[in-house]
Amino acid sequence: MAVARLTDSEREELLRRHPEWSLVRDGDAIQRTFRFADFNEAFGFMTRVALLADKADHHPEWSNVYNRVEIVLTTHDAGGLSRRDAEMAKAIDAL
Ligand SMILES: C[C@H](O)[C@H](O)[C@H]1CNC2=NC(N)=NC(=O)C2=N1
Repeated sequence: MAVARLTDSEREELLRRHPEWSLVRDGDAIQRTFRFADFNEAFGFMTRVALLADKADHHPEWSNVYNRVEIVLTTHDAGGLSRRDAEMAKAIDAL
């Protein structure tokens, strides 16, 4: 599905609204690291993100080590950041 990449100013807006996220991969993705009390908390969070992601048909690239979850958002169909990443960051931040 074709989806437009964010312009430079839309990218800046995304970072302004979601200051916990940083640009990675030459500005083609955003990344945030979450830390929890233990694995149980981390995996519970991942379960909630997974449900959101499947509903939105927009899936994170992520990894988990014990209580740490690292999430990278990018839009494969756009070859970079799109509004779908901004929407997913917003939904994840609201959890
Ligand atoms: C066919 C399906 O809608 C697409 O492959 C979706 C699935 N999930 C996706 N997730 C992400 N992160 N980027 C995409 O471009 C994407 N595309």
